[in-house]
Amino acid sequence: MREYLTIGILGLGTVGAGIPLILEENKKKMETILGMPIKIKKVFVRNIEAKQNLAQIYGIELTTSLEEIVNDESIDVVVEVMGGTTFAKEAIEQALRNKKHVVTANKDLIAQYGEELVLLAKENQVYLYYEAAVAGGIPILRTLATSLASDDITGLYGIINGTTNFMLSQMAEQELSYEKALGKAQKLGFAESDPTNDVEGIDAAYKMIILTKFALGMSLSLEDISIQGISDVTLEEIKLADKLGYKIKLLGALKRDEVGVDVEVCPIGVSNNHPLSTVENEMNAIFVESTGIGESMFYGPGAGAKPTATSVVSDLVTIGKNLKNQAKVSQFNELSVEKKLVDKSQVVSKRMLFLQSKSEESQLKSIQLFFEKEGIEIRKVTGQVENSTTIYSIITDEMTDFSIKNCQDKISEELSINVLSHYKVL
Ligand SMILES: NC(=O)C1=CN([C@@H]2O[C@H](COP(=O)(O)OP(=O)(O)OC[C@H]3O[C@@H](n4cnc5c(N)ncnc54)[C@H](OP(=O)(O)O)[C@@H]3O)[C@@H](O)[C@H]2O)C=CC1
Ligand SMILES: N[C@@H](CC=O)C(=O)O
Ligand code: NA
Repeated sequence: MREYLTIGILGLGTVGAGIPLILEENKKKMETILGMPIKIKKVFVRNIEAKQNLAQIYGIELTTSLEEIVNDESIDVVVEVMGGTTFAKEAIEQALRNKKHVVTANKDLIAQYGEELVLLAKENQVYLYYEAAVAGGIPILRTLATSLASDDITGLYGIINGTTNFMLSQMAEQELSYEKALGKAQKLGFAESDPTNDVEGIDAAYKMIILTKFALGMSLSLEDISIQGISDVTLEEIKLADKLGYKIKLLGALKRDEVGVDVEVCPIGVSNNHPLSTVENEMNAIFVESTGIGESMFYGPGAGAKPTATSVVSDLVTIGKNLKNQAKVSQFNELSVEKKLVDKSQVVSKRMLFLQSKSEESQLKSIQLFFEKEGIEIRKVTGQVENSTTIYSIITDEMTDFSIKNCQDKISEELSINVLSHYKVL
């Protein structure tokens, strides 16, 4: 019988600092489940001085030597919460080769190198878990791998980046500028150390790669996903969408049919009647369409120290339980299916368009006639006069990317009306 589940932590930033806190707060419960405490042996940091205060609060020992953790025979599990894909990858590989189980929150790494790391974990008969990597505190990966294993997933739509959802909420509710909203998200610990990946949709795309693997078993790479971030979304558009009864959200969208799968990340108009429209600030949600359950949604905080550390520790408890029960080592996700992508030019979506005519006189009739002639149904339209121009906001039926581009050119030629911008609609 083991006395402890002994862990070594790499990194003591937002998530790293949350781990001793969760271990302390929920100590009794986890000891009951595991029959042993979880003990932090050492934490690897770059600068001991800078982390001394934290170390004192939790009574943890710090080191600047990676080897002191990955080569320590008494350490069962290495927890990687540094981020990045170079040093973190090397550290995880060393730990796996030394037959240590690994828990990480690093989606960049798992999305890009997950296949080879899982292979290495298998070769060394150890666990590699990463629940915190997708949607912070929501136990979505475990749910897909276990509870939804009996279901056939046909669609998955996720608000899976806390930073951008927080920014869009703050822009809409508080009328904060894009820069102020980003600064606030960074201060609260939601953003990556370099927030480019958050705002440009890359972070959400990494998470979609992992979600697609768990939902369908297909291994995608970034090149398979069309990606657009939120840096072009304006407060004006958010307000116009609101008047139509829509919110603009950065979504990861997976659609599957008999031919294959299409995955994209982009700002999408979500109707106020859809449950995803209620997800605000750093909250995340994953809306799943499947043939068995039908529709289900998994909701919770997608970023922040405590929720993310709770997911990290849930992986530790799972590993500890398996070790206690002397279970045969299996990997987090066992589903693997050949990749089949649909032709993106054939994918259709409803659209939200914002048009501007240089006249105060209503051109609603000619706009309606135009779309009728193109064979596209208009589902909703509003017009408002602004500084001697009229802005029209329109929701259309499903269109391909080609047909929206075509309409954009024609409407400008035939009606002298500018298409200011357009978004897909869920
Ligand atoms: N923040 C969040 O809400 C979430 C984060 N994640 C993921 O968790 C991981 C950690 O994120 P987060 O805690 O926010 O990041 P932080 O930047 O807050 O913390 C990272 C820590 O790791 C340390 N570190 C980085 N590189 C090295 C290195 N080469 N050697 C030693 N120490 C190093 C940093 O040290 P120093 O202080 O010296 O810079 C810092 O203390 C990332 O993979 C992130 O994507 C996942 C879900 C949610
Ligand atoms: N930067 C990420 C952190 C969690 O993965 C986010 O904002 O969602
Ligand atoms: Na999660």
